[in-house]
Amino acid sequence: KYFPFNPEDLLLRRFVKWIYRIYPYIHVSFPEFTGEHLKRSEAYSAIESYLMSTSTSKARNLRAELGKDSSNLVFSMGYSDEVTDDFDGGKVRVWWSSTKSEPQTLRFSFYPAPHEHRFFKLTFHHRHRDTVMERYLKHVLESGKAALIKNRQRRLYTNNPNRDYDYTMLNWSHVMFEHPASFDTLAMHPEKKREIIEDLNAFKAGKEYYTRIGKAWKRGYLLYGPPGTGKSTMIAAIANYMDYDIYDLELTAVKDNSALRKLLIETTGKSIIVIEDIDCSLDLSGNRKKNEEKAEEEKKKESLPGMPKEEASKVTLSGLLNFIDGLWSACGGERIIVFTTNYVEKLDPALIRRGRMDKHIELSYCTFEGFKVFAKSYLGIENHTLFETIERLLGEVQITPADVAESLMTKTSTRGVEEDANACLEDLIRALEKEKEDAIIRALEKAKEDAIASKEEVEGGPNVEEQQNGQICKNKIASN
Ligand SMILES: Nc1ncnc2c1ncn2[C@@H]1O[C@H](COP(=O)(O)OP(=O)(O)OP(=O)(O)O)[C@@H](O)[C@H]1O
Ligand SMILES: [Mg+2]
Repeated sequence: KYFPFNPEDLLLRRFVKWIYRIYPYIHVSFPEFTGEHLKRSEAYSAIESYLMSTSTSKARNLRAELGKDSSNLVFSMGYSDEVTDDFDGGKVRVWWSSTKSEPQTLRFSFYPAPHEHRFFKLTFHHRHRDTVMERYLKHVLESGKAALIKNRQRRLYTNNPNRDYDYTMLNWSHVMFEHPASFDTLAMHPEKKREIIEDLNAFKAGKEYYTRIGKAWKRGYLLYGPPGTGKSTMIAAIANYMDYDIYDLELTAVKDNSALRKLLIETTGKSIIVIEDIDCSLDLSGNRKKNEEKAEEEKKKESLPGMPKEEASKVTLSGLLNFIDGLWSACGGERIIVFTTNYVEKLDPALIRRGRMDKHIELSYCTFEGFKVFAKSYLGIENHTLFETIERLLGEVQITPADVAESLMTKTSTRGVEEDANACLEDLIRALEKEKEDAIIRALEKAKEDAIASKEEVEGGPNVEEQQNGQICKNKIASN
């Protein structure tokens, strides 16, 4: 109380000064994972890309990876290497090294180590402490992030179904995403297309807006329509337009809700999370009777000797809803969540209410507007004498864009461009006329079936429609 300063402080300061005189360097380490290995640290990624762009001329131990468009190699600093970096016109010199610590498990094991702790270490003279902490690191993170966005090769991720046997412990595996789809070649009404593009633009520029209104920066799309109408193609087009990664989430391979949450946390910002055929992935109908029937079926299956017990996915509707708008979904930001389904009417209303799925986009059978997009991109024509016939036929029959695209693909390479166009258009007209005939036959058969079904219903027979839907789901899961 009587001293103007604390004697202990003085001693401490003296001690620190003395230490600095002997060893004047400060170390800062940046681990790859933060928060108990939940998420790759953004700082780590930014430093990695910063060092990639500045250090490769100095480092001697390099790692090589394929860069954007798989056309060039990108080099980065290898492990246990050290590079120097000068800042402030050469006044400040720092040293970066990349190291990984050995895991603390048995060292002699057959399998690769479960967790490697990788980190970057920054070393600098204590004299530059303020400059480094305040300006240099900011510069590194900013230019690193910019380089990251510029150089990034987009990825398509899928969740690993047999994670239990994968000793790298990765939940997502990825391939380079190189789908050529774009909005220009997407057959759709131009008005509708414009609306979607505007929505995407608003989302992309909306960071401040979302912060201001206190909502997580994400948007949900529901794409629905019959098979072959371009749902998956549109997802690829969105990814290309936004320059986002895609996470293709296979719900049937997710063990339970907590596994689902873990997968979500690992997704990065600027990405699209896709759940295809949501009606087939989960029994979301919430129909109790159906569940009871299923349980009984399963019991029967179990009692068969020698049959392997199939482990069913335990992801529930409430788990999925938490996934979409729970607290965790806000980690990372700038995400689009896309669901696709062939049967929008079968989905639980809770799943698709506005706010959760912000935009419902119907992809339907090919219209004349859609056909014109195909004609332009496939055949390079905007007008033709046969267009009138095609317009009339498209108004009469339901044909998917996938079928139209198939007819318009040139099959031989020996004809001239004009002959090609003629042949393709004639091909399409034939396909449309055949579809018209088939539709009539189908309608007749349906009427016949309906008559039988209504007769059976009176007598308490099976529900034909329910059986059919179930079969389509089963086929889809089998073909996946
Ligand atoms: N609207 C469209 N514009 C351009 N091409 C399309 C369109 N719809 C379908 N195609 C073509 O048809 C093929 C199948 O389309 P896609 O896989 O996108 O259908 P889908 O709606 O996802 O079907 P499913 O419900 O069976 O998954 C694609 O190769 C694509 O080239
Ligand atoms: Mg699809």
